[in-house]
Amino acid sequence: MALLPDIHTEADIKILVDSFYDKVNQDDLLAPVFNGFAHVNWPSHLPAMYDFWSSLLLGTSRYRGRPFPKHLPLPVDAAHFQRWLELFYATVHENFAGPVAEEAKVRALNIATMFEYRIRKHNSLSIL
Ligand code: HEM
Repeated sequence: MALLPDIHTEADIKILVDSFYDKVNQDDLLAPVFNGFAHVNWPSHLPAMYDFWSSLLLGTSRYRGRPFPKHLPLPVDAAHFQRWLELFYATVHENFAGPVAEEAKVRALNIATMFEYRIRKHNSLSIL
């Protein structure tokens, strides 16, 4: 088996993000949230995600947004975050191997866990 590269360049970030959202767009649970509910504008969302992952993994500080508020109104629960992580991990495993690839999975898990917790807390308070 050929050795997979680690994530080192902007081209690698683009492969990571593009391959991940290809999977998202074919997923029966997540595609309706991105396309049906949020009507995501892919030509602007994908470059935002290149900046986000480039900042986290290559230290470029290009991403200056606040991602959480965009997720709060979404109709998602733990199952959606579980699927998101499964697809993200699969994308990393198919394309990359090494310390930065491992870091990508840890970062994704931490952020997904925090988003899911904050959305669950917000939704449970709002029915009181
Ligand atoms: C259930 C899982 C998730 C769903 C359904 C989801 C969906 C979305 C949607 C609909 C947007 C808005 C796109 C737009 O601007 O129109 C978005 C933006 C974004 N998401 Fe997620 N997301 C999920 C999990 C995550 C996780 C775990 C991360 C980080 C590891 C993340 C990072 C981001 C970032 C950085 C943006 C861009 C915000 C900006 O434009 O500044 N998302 N997501």
